[in-house]
Amino acid sequence: MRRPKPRQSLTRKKRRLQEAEEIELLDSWIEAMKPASGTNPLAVTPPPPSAPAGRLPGAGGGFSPYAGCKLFSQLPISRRTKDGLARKYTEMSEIQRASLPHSLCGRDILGAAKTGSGKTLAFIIPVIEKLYKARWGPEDGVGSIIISPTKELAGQLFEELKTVGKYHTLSAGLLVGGRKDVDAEKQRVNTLNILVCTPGRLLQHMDETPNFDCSQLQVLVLDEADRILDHGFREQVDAIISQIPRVRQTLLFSATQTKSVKDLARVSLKDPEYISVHAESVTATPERLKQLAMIVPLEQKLNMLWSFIRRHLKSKILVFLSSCKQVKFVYEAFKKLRPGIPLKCLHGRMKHDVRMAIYLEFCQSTSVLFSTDVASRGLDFPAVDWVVQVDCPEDIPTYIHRVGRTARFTSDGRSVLFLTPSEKEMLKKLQSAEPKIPILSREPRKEKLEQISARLSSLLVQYPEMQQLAKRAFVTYLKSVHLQKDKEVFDVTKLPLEEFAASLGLAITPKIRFINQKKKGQKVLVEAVHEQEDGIDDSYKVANRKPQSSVKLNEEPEEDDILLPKKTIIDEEGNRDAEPGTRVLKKKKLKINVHRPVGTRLKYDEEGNIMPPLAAAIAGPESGNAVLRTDKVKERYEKLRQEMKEKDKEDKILNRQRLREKRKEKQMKLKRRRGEEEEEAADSEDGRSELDEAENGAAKRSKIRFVSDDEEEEKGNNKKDFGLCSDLVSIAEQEALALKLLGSMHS
Ligand SMILES: Nc1ncnc2c1ncn2[C@@H]1O[C@H](COP(=O)(O)OP(=O)(O)OP(=O)(O)O)[C@@H](O)[C@H]1O
Repeated sequence: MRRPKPRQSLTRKKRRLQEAEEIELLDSWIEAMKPASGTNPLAVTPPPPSAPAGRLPGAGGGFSPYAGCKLFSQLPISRRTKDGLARKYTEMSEIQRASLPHSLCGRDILGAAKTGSGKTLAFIIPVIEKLYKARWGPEDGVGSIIISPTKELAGQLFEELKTVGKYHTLSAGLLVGGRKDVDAEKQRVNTLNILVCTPGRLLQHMDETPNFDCSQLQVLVLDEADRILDHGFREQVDAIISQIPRVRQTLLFSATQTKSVKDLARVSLKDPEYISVHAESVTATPERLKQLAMIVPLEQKLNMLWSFIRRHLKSKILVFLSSCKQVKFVYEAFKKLRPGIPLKCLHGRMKHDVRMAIYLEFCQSTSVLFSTDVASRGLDFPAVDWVVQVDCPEDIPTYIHRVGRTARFTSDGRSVLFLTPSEKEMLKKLQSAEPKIPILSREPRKEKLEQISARLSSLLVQYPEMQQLAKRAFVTYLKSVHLQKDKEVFDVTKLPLEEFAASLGLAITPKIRFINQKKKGQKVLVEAVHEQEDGIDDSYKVANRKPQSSVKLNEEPEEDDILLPKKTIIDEEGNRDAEPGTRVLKKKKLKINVHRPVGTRLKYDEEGNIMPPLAAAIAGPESGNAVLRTDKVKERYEKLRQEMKEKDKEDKILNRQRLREKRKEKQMKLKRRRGEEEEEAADSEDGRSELDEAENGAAKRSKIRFVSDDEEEEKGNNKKDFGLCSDLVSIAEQEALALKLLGSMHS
């Protein structure tokens, strides 16, 4: 039996007419009642929930106010969006109430609100509304780009977009790094209206997809904006910004918002609204979050973690460690020790589909998830009871984002931070932060600690691969401490190396590359031979070392160093060679004919024909002979380089123009065809409902849908060199704009 369909009797033409009427009404409503720039909608007394929304009855023809309202149904947004929202949401959160009245009338937003406060809807709704009101169709191409720092977060945003946009006919795609079938993605990317992506993947399309065009872009969103704008993504983001139109709406959101003038200038915000709903709040973290800190000696951390897990077997626990190697070791070791609760692990070196599967599993089950900071931002795991930070976060924003994985929206949550005695300074920093972070210091109850070092030692004997994992965990932890910027908190010289190694079950303290351990009586001189980083001392002493630390152990192979750049071999299928160090590479001896005159070496082209000598080519005809002169060569190279650059620039401009024209022509054609089809459809009363069309797959315009589901690692840094667009204003102008903005924020 056919289900009753809403709007069954509507023809497409009628529907489009209704849409046009709705859009006209929304535009007039927004225009008539928009809040003054710089005002805070939260300060407006909200209308009662029963108050009429939209055009008010009576001769005046006025509209209901929407700034200050509390319900989504009172906002000037389309019926389709309201229907999508109604599936899950009724009342707005503070950040939504404060930002939507401004963003719906097209203003740029710099939004800050605590973790778990609902920032996602605050940008998804204006994105959908803007494109709906512009009657965006497949032929119009990319209308909005939402950028997220991680693949999991991008996936989560995409899911939310699908929920809210369920009744719209816009198309959307998830573009995240390392996808194998990138070619298929390239075919489709231009038909998508909303792209949810990571910076690397977006840039890859901008660079490689021949007809990729975002010249019509309407809205740019940066979620976790401070992270996207920090140095980790600097090159990629600058390259992206240089390739999108300056006239657009820009929405930046984060729990720890950037206030750097330079950062804001880079995204060219136009008179943005600075919305910081919790700026006056007493705390920087959610009110329902209870936070503890404990001073735990490094060698007791695993005992403490194990004991903690054993005492919370019915809780969902998220554990943060500082490196992939530690995550791997702790996960594998604890799994073998069987604590009595399911364990999972998540880190950036896992394949994307595995990461996504683990993310989804952890959403659904009570278990312990060991993770690096890949899970620290944005991820909305439901009902996490505890966040345990075994390793100290690098700074206060990282702390705030990590603990923000619990106590989300209206839920309660608890967190505990383990600090080594030498990291006490972090506790002071957290306690004196503004706004406050209400963190209590607690003494660990030593008598309750379960000691697992002996069990770990026997595990390491039983499973040789565990030995390697333990050593790598040891080294990467020390390296992570060594490379931290905040030297007031992180001091590798104060760490008890042998006790730490023993706590991982290691019988002998591994010798590590960047610290040279030498015997000196009962004391061991530890010397940082690694190049000076951030002012770490060159040599220092650690008291009361046992002599065993001087025993030469297998040095850690290069690939252990996840914190330093690693040489990676990538095969033709894009797979990384995980063990470059295991290859035996013999250097071939080159024979040099010392008697051959310089510059007379023969070169061959691909077909085996002799090419003119390189020297002659470089030195040019004016040189008279083939002898290479370095200054001439340099000059010639420079000239060639310049010429190539110019040529490349011209080619790019021409190509873009050509593509744009082609695209416009195509768009016009498609639009004309669509109009004709609709006329025809309207004439022959087809009576099919919208739902029928969707079910039969007959709708001309595709629904919001997934594009990406099989990913590899996000390529952290794209090395492509993109020139800045000529239509960009100068950095000075942008900085002036940003200064103006900051001035207005404080006034
Ligand atoms: N108006 C609302 N009513 C009910 N639930 C909501 C509302 N808005 C958001 N939520 C829910 O609150 C949770 C947190 O929302 P969201 O992930 O958008 O927070 P966030 O502020 O982006 O957090 P973070 O800073 O950690 O990224 C989600 O589960 C979301 O579904």
